[in-house]
Amino acid sequence: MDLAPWLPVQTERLMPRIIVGAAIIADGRVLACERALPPEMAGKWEFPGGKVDPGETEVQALIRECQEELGVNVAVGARVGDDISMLNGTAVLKVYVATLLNGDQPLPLEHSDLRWLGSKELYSVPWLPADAPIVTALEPLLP
Ligand SMILES: Nc1nc2c([nH]c(=O)n2[C@H]2C[C@H](O)[C@@H](COP(=O)(O)OP(=O)(O)OP(=O)(O)O)O2)c(=O)[nH]1
Repeated sequence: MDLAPWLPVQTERLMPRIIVGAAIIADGRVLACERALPPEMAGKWEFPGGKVDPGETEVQALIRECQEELGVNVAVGARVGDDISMLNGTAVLKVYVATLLNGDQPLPLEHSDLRWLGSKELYSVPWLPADAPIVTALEPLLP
C-alpha cells in the first residue's frame, strides 16, 4: 500500500555503484578479456569483474565474478591504481591484483577472447577507456 504517494521517490543511487576488476597476474603476464556485450563495448578489453552486489564485499564480488566469467578461483591481493570515477560519477572502478588458485585455467565463459599480456604487449589491445590509468599502473608489476 502506498502510504504517501505524493512524496518524491528517490530514483538515483546516493552512493556511486562500485565496480571491481581483477588484474590476474601469472608468469609475469596479466589477463585481458575481450567484451562480447553490449554492442557498444564489444571488442574492447577489460579486467574480469563487475558490479558489487548489495551485502557483498569487494573481494567477495571479485571471487564470484572470476568464477562466473572465467571458471577460476582467485586469491585477491593489493589494489592497482586509484579509484576511477565513471559514468558521470555514478560508478567507481576499483581494480585489485589477483592470482589463480589450484592451477585453475581461465576460460572465456562470457568474453569473446582472453589474452595473457606481458609488459611489452600491455597496449596491444583496445582497453575500455576507464582502464587506461590502471593499465599504466600495472606496468611496474610486470617484469
Ligand atoms: N568488469 C569490468 N567492467 C569495466 C571495466 N572497465 C570499465 O569501464 N568497466 C565498465 C563496463 C560496464 O559498464 C561496467 C561493469 O558492468 P558489467 O556488465 O561487467 O557488470 P556485471 O558483470 O555485474 O553485469 P550485470 O550482472 O549487471 O549484467 O563497468 C573493467 O576493467 N572490468
